[in-house]
Amino acid sequence: MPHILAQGLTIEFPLYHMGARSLKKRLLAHSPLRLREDEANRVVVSALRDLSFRVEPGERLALIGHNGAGKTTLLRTLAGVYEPVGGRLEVEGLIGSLIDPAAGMDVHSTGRENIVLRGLFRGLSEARSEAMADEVAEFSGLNEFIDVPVRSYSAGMQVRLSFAMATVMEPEVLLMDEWFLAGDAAFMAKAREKLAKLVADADILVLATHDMDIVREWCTRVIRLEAGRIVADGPVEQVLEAA
Ligand SMILES: Nc1ncnc2c1ncn2[C@@H]1O[C@H](COP(=O)(O)OP(=O)(O)OP(=O)(O)O)[C@@H](O)[C@H]1O
Repeated sequence: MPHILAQGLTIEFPLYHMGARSLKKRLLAHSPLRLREDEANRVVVSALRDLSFRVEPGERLALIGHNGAGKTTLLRTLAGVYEPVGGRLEVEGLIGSLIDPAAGMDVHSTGRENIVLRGLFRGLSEARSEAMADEVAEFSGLNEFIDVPVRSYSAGMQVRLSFAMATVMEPEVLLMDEWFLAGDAAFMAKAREKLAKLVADADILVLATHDMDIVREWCTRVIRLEAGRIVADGPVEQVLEAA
């Protein structure tokens, strides 16, 4: 059964080029909650601190909080991009990630090759995977660019390709950063129906956003993060009204 379980989840990033002793001391004194010195005398940023939560099938979870609160870090950790330094994380189910445009793609391969690889990975036949690539080329508006290496795509083209690939993958756990909903108005107008289906078909949605209208439209539950900690977790109206 698809689910997410986090227990005491902690993520830290070491800050390099922090040689000057006085700068280090000043930084540590200034942000005692967010920065600490580790065993190797490096300054580390505590991006996520001791998060515990469980997400069940059917839940549509919004991650909200100010800039730097930890929303994107949590999404990336759920996607397997970052390894926790502490605690436990279980993500069960086929993950679809709309976080970083080219994440999970081989940028030296063409859009078509990336799609076919994904299809094969999902257990589809080569013929079906090829057919999917044609569908994506058409729907995404990439057309002949589908046969060009992804590294030469513009940011907008990468978004189109990742979105189209996600719809093809039919993920059980859909991880999404809000700017996927915002950018490229012409494309999103066309993609909205597909996006609604993608969300409806996924067992779990985790969406990081600053936009409370989007939260109300797409989500059933909210986790509010503040400086890397969970400060509220509950049904949408309950958490938003408490703010
Ligand atoms: N690769 C990294 N190296 C060092 N620090 C990082 C890295 N990624 C994130 N951080 C730090 O972790 C904290 C959380 O950042 P994150 O990007 O997750 O916040 P956010 O809530 O998504 O912010 P925003 O709303 O601005 O996108 C910040 O203090 C940030 O500086």
